[in-house]
Amino acid sequence: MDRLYPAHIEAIAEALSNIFGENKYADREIARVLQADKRRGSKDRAFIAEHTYGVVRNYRLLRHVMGGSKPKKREDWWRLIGIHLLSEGYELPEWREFGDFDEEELKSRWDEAKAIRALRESIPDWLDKVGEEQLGEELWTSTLAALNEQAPVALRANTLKTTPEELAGVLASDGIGTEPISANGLLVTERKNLFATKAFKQGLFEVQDFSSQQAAPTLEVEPGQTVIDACAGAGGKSLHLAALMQNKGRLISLDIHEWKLNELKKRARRNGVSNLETRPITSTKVIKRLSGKADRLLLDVPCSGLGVLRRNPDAKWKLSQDFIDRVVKEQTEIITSYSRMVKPGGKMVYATCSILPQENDAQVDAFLASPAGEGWTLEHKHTFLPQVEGFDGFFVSRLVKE
Ligand SMILES: C[S@@+](CC[C@H](N)C(=O)[O-])C[C@H]1O[C@@H](n2cnc3c(N)ncnc32)[C@H](O)[C@@H]1O
Repeated sequence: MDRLYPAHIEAIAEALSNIFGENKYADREIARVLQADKRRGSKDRAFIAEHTYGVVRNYRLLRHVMGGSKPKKREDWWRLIGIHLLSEGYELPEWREFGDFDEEELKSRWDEAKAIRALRESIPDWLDKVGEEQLGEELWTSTLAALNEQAPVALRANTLKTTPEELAGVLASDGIGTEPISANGLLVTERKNLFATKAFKQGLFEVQDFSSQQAAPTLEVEPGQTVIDACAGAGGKSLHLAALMQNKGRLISLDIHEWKLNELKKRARRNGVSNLETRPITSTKVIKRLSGKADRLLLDVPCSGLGVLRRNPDAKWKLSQDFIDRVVKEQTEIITSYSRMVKPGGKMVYATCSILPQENDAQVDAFLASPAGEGWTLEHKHTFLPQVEGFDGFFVSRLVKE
């Protein structure tokens, strides 16, 4: 067990108070808190990040054990962190800020919570209900438990510049242990700041989850084709597509947010990608002009993100039914209107980082049954589940146009 330092608890309390009080994103808030004191070593940084995420992940459960009320003051956050650390097996030093814990009482509240899934797995009731309705009790219970575990870190070797074997050797010389998990994927077995490595700066790899690494290969691209990544964002999958295309042909990356595409341009330079152009979707004309042009189309659509709760546990507290309804509508609109960019004989991958059938199989089925889906057939679909493959929840499907 690591030794506890008051400055670390203070940093975690500050991050939590901003995540829950000011509605800040956990990843950005943790990065900000870590940046604020550059003297911290990698172990200290890892401790702060791990336990901030730990409390976010178990927020409802910890609150229940603490007695139910919403933490407001600094001392409330200290107590909540204290309960979290106790649950992780730490012995708490006798610091005034933690206050006194009645361990008997805490234990009886833990036991009470264990029997109620929404409390045990720390999830809002409405979301627990949605999950059970969509996946059925058994599958939802096991998926939810797996989504509460810590996410593994996976890398994708950039085959435009290196091989996975060569990359593993370079990282090993930097003290970073890896093991192969797929053709070009490596699992990081020892956590370090990967972004500070020379290998990263040289574009030898991207940090990308194993499940997300399955989207680009599912599209079956070939060098020389015209490929469109229509919801490219900052381009995790565009970079992978470019590597599979061996930089040959045309890769057009679209998104409604130009700032994300600007980030993609930077990443593309680092990755040595030379066949990519970006186009912000400023009006429906952008899509119309590309009608019938694509051999391959990737639709990595906006979604609830329920498959990546391990990585973004704060999404549990920020999501709403309203938001899910809105993204489902957007997904329908995207698959309906963007599919026309594919030429006859071309293929399309529809993917999400959600595990809800409503955003996945049901969207594909509805598309196939709609006028826009005429002439399309489903070739392949798979839902990756954290308790099965061990990585993010993710859905991929491939459709072909006659
Ligand atoms: C799941 S993210 C994409 C992640 C990205 N493909 C990657 O691998 O890093 C979905 C993206 O869709 C974009 N988006 C939202 N609505 C859109 C629309 N109507 N047309 C195109 N892109 C859209 C969002 O800005 C977001 O970047």
